[in-house]
Amino acid sequence: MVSNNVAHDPYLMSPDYPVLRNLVGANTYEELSKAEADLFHARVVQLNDHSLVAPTRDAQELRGLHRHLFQDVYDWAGEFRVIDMRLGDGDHFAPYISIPLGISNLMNDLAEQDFLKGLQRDAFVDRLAKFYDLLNYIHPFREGNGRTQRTFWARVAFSAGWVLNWAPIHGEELNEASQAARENEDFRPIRQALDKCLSPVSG
Ligand SMILES: Nc1ncnc2c1ncn2[C@@H]1O[C@H](COP(=O)(O)OP(=O)(O)OP(=O)(O)O)[C@@H](O)[C@H]1O
Repeated sequence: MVSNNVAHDPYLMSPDYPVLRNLVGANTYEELSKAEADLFHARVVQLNDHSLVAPTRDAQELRGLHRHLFQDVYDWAGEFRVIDMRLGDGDHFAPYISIPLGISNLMNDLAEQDFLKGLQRDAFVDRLAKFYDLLNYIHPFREGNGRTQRTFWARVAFSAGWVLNWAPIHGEELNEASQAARENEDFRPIRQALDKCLSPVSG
């Protein structure tokens, strides 16, 4: 969960009460984080059945994953955000108006790169790091972007012959790696993080 530093955020309970409106009756950030985490874990396991959300490798798949993962928590699950977002005093993520085109371009690139199939480990990690950063920049949802894109890339990786198990990475490490890629175009931390998570399907 990252904070959003914009003047008016209609996803919040009120401007003076910065907790996301939710379906679980949570009134504090802590209550919401806990409920969100518990419900996410229950839902993500179900996605082991890949047919629950078809692997169409487009906006529909991404939205379907988000909808599935966060359906118990947010009534807008599966919907792209309709506000701009920024982190603290830092950079903006992509303007919300550009999200559909951004996703479409990303998915076209992914298809042109044959969904990252047939690559050696270093090349796979290298390309995945770039895609991770790009999707992070697009940041299509108001909340749950990290978990949705980690789920998505695990599916892409599996189809390309890799198990991408995010467990060895803790949240802060990934946030710092994402920040280094975004702010300094330093992809080493994100590559290192991805490398820790990757093993061949048959291995
Ligand atoms: N300072 C930062 N600069 C750039 N990207 C960041 C920064 N901090 C976090 N991120 C990225 O944003 C993601 C979090 O976005 P969001 O809060 O929407 O997702 P989440 O699924 O709720 O949280 P998390 O990924 O922590 O589980 C992180 O996974 C990371 O990739």
